[in-house]
Amino acid sequence: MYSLEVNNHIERINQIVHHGVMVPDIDPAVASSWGRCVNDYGLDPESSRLPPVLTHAERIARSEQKRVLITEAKHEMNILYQQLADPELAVVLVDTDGCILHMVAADHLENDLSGLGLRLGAIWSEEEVGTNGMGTCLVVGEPIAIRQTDHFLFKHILLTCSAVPVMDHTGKTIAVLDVTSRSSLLQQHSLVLIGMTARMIENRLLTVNCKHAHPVHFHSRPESINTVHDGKLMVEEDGTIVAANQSALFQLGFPSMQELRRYRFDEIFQLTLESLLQRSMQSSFHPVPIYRAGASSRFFAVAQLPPAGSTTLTFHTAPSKPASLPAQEKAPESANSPARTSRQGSTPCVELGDRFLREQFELAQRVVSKGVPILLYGETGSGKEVLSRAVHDRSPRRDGPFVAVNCASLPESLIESELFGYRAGAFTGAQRQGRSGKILQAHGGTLLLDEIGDMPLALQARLLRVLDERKVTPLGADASVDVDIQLISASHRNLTDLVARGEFREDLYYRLNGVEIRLPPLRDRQDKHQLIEAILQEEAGKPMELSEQVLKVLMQYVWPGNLRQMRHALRTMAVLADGTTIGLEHLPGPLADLHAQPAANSTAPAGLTDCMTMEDEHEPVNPLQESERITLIQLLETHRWNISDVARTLGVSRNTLYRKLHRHNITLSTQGSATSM
Ligand SMILES: Nc1ncnc2c1ncn2[C@@H]1O[C@H](COP(=O)(O)OP(=O)(O)OP(=O)(O)O)[C@@H](O)[C@H]1O
Repeated sequence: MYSLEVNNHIERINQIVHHGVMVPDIDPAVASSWGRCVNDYGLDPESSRLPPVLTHAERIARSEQKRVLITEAKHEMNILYQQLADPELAVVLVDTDGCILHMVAADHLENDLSGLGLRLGAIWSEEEVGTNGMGTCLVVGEPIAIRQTDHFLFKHILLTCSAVPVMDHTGKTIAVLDVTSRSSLLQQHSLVLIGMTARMIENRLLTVNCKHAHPVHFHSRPESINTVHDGKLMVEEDGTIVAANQSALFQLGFPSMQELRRYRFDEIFQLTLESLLQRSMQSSFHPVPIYRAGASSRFFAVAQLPPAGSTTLTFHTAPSKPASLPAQEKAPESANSPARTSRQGSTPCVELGDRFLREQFELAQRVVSKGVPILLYGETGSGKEVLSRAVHDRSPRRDGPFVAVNCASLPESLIESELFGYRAGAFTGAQRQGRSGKILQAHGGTLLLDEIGDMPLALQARLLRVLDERKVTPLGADASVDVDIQLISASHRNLTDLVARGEFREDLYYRLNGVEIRLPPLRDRQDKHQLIEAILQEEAGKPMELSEQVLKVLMQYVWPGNLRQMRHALRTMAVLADGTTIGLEHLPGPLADLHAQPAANSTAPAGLTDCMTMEDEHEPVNPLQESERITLIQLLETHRWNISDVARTLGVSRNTLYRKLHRHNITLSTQGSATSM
């Protein structure tokens, strides 16, 4: 049976490659790829050879080289994984050599894929492994789907891959984002989401790679600003356009970045960057109309301050120099000073309709004015960074920088240089001019150390020294530098548990814990309805309505990814809905499944992969059961959905734990682990 299938596969390839027969169900791009596999790379469809894998040292060097790409992609890949909500798929990022840089997948799938050689550091170029989503996408430079028997190697025919190139601002492919699945079903909606994710990664890279330029977002429809569809330009203070996304080139009708770069901002639009910045600030960063120079086309645009903060333009627009400005273009008063507005403008305001949260926020504000360190607890995506920024913006240090570092998203080898900085030539691969670390960058302002529980023990000792001595010594430097920071540490894990297990220093724990602030998970917030309305408005950029049934689903859902998950679900719905009403047909992944589940059935639906419970609104919930359910979810979060660890912590067998999860209607399937080099 097996050899019959192999023979059929080889026969199909031969028919096309050697006899030029066109088989109707074969995509011409796949046929060309098979031709390359045979004629150019000399591959054998029956081969069981695994792809080459980088050595440990090569992987470290590659991860340093691709650090920015990996860091920016990770965040979006996690969200995509949650949205696709299928435990049988993996989200994978490869570089232009086809080398796997980062992967998000459930543990069981990761193990299975590793047997096929699909793992970190492996090279999945077309040349090495034949026709496959990642490698073939790199060759054709376009989105591509490779379904099962489209693969060249017979051993890959159970896989289905969809891959989309990630491009830099010049339109050059710098990576491929791929979803590899063991299911033959490839939903159209998945392809749309992968494409959107690739665009989000590109936009993030644009910002971090041009930190000193002003982001300008524009579109012909104001509601499309700050969505994945808007045009984005990075503009220097003198009006030079240093980078643009693909949508910007398309909307302005430039074939390439080289062409666009010949013009200054004011030569393309009928106003200067400075003037657009003032108007944006006056309108609280709502889109303002601007016109294409020499044409009647109208766009809506918003200019922002550079992500790196400093700019002389902001001082030009400060209240001390308004004399030359037209009356309606005067800069806002000092309470709304540009630097402050930019920071607030880029983050959502904290919604304080929840009484518990309001009390916690007030407590944080009181202690921060006295310089007391804050330890902030909250589940992932519950808004720890947003709240920290809000606290900073209302603190005496509000005119200083706010610097956030996520200790969990940095490879262990990079945390030290990222936090403490290094002097020139401190180690191989270091930037020639050295780099000031995040601690020093936060001097005079606030430093948020997110996921502090993930900080390696050796670095905890160094951090403790900095907090005690208020001095930092960059790597490779002899002298230390004075530093003055307000510290906020955040964690979704209980630090006292980590202390008890010897994974976190007790002395550091007491040093960080001046006061403990708790951020409630979204499912427990009283202002869930207000949040849904506010975030939908922000994401859609225009008035949109939710149908009654959709609102009910959103209110019932448990939101394991909290506000982050809610924001992305609302963003997807706003994009998928053509009109102004969002209906059940626009619900993404797990939410659609929640709706599809018949109310009487208490078992989680097949394919429902996020952790969720589905309780009928009208059925009284036993408080004991409810608290057991919440405890289970929190433990799962704490242990990153590792069943063995949770079972061990509770002192029960895995089977007992599975039964409990089943009883509470908690399913595990999409809680994948993420790995990167
Ligand atoms: N009060 C809020 N109103 C609207 N959106 C919010 C609010 N708080 C957080 N968000 C959104 O939720 C997402 C996650 O927020 P944030 O990064 O602050 O969470 P976090 O708890 O720090 O996450 P992590 O645990 O992953 O570090 C962001 O997209 C943010 O825009």
